Amino acid sequence: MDSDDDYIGQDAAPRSTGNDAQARAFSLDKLPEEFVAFLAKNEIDPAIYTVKDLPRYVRLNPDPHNTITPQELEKELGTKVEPVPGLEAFCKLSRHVKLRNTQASLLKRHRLHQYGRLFKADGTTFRVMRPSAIDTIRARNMAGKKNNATMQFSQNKEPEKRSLSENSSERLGDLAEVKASGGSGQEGQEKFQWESSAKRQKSTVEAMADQDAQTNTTTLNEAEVNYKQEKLVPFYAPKMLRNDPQLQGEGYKYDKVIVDAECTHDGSIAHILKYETWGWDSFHKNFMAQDRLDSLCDIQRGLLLNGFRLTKKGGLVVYSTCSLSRAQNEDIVAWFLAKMRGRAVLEPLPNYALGIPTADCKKPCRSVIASALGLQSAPTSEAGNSHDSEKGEWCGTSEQEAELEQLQKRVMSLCLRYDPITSNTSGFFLARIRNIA
Ligand SMILES: C[S@@+](CC[C@H](N)C(=O)[O-])C[C@H]1O[C@@H](n2cnc3c(N)ncnc32)[C@H](O)[C@@H]1O
Repeated sequence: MDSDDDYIGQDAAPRSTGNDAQARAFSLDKLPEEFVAFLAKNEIDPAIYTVKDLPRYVRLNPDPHNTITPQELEKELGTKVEPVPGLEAFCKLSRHVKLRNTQASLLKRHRLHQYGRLFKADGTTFRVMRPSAIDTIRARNMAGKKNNATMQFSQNKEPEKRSLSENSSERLGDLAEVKASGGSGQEGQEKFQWESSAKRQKSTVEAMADQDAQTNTTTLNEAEVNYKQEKLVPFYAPKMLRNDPQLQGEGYKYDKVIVDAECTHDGSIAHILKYETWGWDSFHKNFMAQDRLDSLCDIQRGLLLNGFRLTKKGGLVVYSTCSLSRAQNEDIVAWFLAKMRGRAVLEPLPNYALGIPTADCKKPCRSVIASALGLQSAPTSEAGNSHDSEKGEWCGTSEQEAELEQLQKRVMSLCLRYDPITSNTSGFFLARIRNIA
């Protein structure tokens, strides 16, 4: 479900502006010229915005001791609540129903309070360093051994005990200094502080992927965390977090990561309708400004790459956007898979009944895969004819050419698009990637 749909357990407050517009017929004539041009360039049919009366989707708390049944919710809200076939605990109801004061929305606060940890940070670089590693660094720093050549991150009997090279020891010194200056006096605080001291470089994403490709690992040495591009002030973790099993072992690695990426929001009827009310100028400024479009795919690649780095072996990353532009979806996924081949695989999404595989609605994203794999564009056969990189041939080793075919096929068949008309949702894109490194 996209960001305008509700997860009872997180954000059940209705957003009235877009929802109110939902029941009315939407006039395509009102779309601004630049946006129409953007849609045409990205092969998005404006007819998707003519959908009417989309339902609101909610997810009930799956904990059997702390949930509400669809029947109870229906009774409480006084409106029809229907289970969504194939999606356990999901229900649909009218978009006009106010959920804010329901018993169900009270559950969300409970859940968030119990399990939630929120961090405000740049998702392209964000990492939660294992607290015990921070403790070790702090102990070492306090003992004045800043230039130790080796150090074990093995307090929790991790499978991989690591020694730091001299080079990484210098980096460790950096971390200790950053921590010492930025974090002093904050020990024991219940709030986490995670500050960035440098802005993202545009070339960073490529550099990070290339480095992973060279070292053939997505497991960062703890001492390398964030030295590539920025220095972070680590937080002082409260006791609860230090003992959290999730943060032991592989440290900052997670079983599942959702990369719900920043995007142009063009696939989402709920967002588009809001701008019909708020004014298209602000839509243009927020989403269509050229400098934003130029950097957007770079941010998306960075978010996916970092999300993947945060998963453990066997873990899952879901990449989603509420755009239907290929550049922000399949091309990002294809680039990522080509860069991470051998370490990441695209998997089928369960319950894809409402989604449309890319193959059914888009041209193949051949050029982005070919260039990520290092293939060269084949010369055109007829002089003067321009080479169509999406259909044309690419030259490489037979292994590379086979990889191109295979990756393209997977991306086209396993990525799913949910447009408002066919899916009866607000509109989004999904890809499910497993870490097999
Ligand atoms: C599609 S929305 C995610 C919505 C979220 N899943 C939710 O349900 O509220 C994308 C969000 O990413 C944020 N964002 C943009 N660039 C970011 C970055 N570099 N790091 C972290 N968040 C970023 C935007 O401000 C926006 O709130």
